[in-house]
Amino acid sequence: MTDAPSTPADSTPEAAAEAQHDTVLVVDFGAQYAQLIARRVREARIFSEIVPSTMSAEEILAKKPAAVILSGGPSSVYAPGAPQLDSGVLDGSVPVFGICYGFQAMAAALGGTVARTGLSEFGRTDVSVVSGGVLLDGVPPTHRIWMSHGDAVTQAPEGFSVLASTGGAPVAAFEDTDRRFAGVQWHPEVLHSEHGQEVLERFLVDIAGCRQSWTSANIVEEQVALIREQVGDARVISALSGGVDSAVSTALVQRAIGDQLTAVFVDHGLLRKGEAEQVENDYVAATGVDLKVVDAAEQFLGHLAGVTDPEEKRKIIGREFIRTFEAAEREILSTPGAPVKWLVQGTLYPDVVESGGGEGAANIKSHHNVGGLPEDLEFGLIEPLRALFKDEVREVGRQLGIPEAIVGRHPFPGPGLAIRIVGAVDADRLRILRDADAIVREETTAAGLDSDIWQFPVVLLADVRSVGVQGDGRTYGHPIVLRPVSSEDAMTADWSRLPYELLERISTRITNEVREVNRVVLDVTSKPPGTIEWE
Ligand SMILES: Nc1ncnc2c1ncn2[C@@H]1O[C@H](COP(=O)(O)OP(=O)(O)OP(=O)(O)O)[C@@H](O)[C@H]1O
Ligand SMILES: O=c1[nH]c(=O)c2[nH+]cn([C@@H]3O[C@H](COP(=O)(O)O)[C@@H](O)[C@H]3O)c2[nH]1
Ligand SMILES: NC(=O)CC[C@H](N)C(=O)O
Ligand SMILES: [Mg+2]
Repeated sequence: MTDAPSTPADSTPEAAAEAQHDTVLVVDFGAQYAQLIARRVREARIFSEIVPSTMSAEEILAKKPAAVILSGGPSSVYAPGAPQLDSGVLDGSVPVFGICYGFQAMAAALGGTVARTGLSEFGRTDVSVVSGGVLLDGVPPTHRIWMSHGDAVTQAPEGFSVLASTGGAPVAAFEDTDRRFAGVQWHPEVLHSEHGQEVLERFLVDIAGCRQSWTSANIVEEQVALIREQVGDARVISALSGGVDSAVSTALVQRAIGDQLTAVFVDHGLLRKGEAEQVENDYVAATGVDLKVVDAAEQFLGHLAGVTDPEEKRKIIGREFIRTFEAAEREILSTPGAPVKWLVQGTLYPDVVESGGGEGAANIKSHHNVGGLPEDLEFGLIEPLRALFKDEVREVGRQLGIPEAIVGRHPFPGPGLAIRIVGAVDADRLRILRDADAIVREETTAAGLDSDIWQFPVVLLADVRSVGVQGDGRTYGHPIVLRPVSSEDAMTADWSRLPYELLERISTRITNEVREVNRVVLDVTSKPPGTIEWE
């Protein structure tokens, strides 16, 4: 085994994108919607990244952004300890757009006034356009927008024209096109704000002059070139799960280096029914990739025995994944003279941000492929999708010619059924959950609803029992939780309103066909406050 090759900081997917495209930095003041702002910018075909509000102006400007967007946030700009905007960002060298808190922070920093007016607005609000300017040119004189504020800009800074107002915000939008500054009190990034995307693009394109060059076609080209350069003639293994992300990352690397690549699929015993077969047949048929399947069920279940803490489960699984790849390298792949140096993973931007690996974000869950990785990693990592959101990954997959049946699949977490069994994981419990999950998938597909549902976790509450009655006898069984959700990118989600007939069929079949289960319940929690998975 050779030492892990290191990835120079300037050849990460983020750095490559920053170098070749205009980049918009979203400064996060603790917003619920920083992710959403970043996605909307990408929808305008401009690369975007989220940075924490603690980043200095010097660091921000060093990244040479084409524009900066200041996000919303829970604080009041005038309160002691509120996150501050480093006023160097407003030196005029870069266009700046403020949203909600960011709008207020900008107003305060440039000499305007911000105060608690007593007229807070939460939710749908009508905005009146006073004078369109560049930012609001052509949007209807009154339209619906989505607000969430208690403070308001009461006086715009000098040099700005006031463009709009609402009942609770006398200055609801402003711009200074000479300095390329603008902002709005509302949230143009949320779908409930009419003309939101239009307003964002007016700023990005008409005021800031950003180039709209970020498309899935050039992501493919750039990544292929980058991977070729990074890898040289080394051998590479790719962690293939059957899911969308690794299907796409594997196909990208395959396009770059062809038969230097071997895909490794780990059957860790935590998969759903039929999953291993699907990878072995469908994916290989679609791509012709060289595939090794490793049966590691005993190893994973051994290490998981008795473990109930979700974070501990995730860390164990992350570690065992890597151990398995190392063993695969030693036993199967190494050919003299060309040891395996690189491991490809289908890591996405939300995985990085949610694991606290983004700058300044809270650690919600250690995704096994980010926060769950062991420190003594022997491989260099290739993560060509690290800067992308799920919908962008699907687009890249289509560019690469991966069939819709794979690109359109529901996501399935790498730690698999282990994080859908609340309680310790063992073979018996896995069988119960696998059977229930198979019924759910069969019925959902039969109802033709796969594409209406973003993801449909099925959860076994293994440590919970309740009393039931079946065949005139008492039962003391486990509940199964159904967790169908709609989402755009897994960052926020809502529970899916499934037809009662489908829920009824699922419930009847599970309680009849899976002996240990005597209750089926539906999770009706959005994210936030719940997460999609239970652990
Ligand atoms: N059973 C597995 N064998 C090999 N690698 C895996 C396995 N499960 C997960 N991985 C690796 O971990 C990464 C993260 O898993 P994750 O579930 O987020 O992505 P995915 O399975 O590729 O896509 P999806 O989100 O659509 O399920 C995968 O991209 C893959 O590289
Ligand atoms: O590969 C993965 N490794 C993980 O450790 C992991 N944890 C959650 N998920 C998936 O991420 C999305 C968001 O999940 P949560 O709302 O539960 O955080 C959902 O799509 C989850 O299925 C994971 N995927
Ligand atoms: N959503 C926000 O950014 C709110 C900003 C500020 N906390 C207010 O209440 O006005
Ligand atoms: Mg997966």
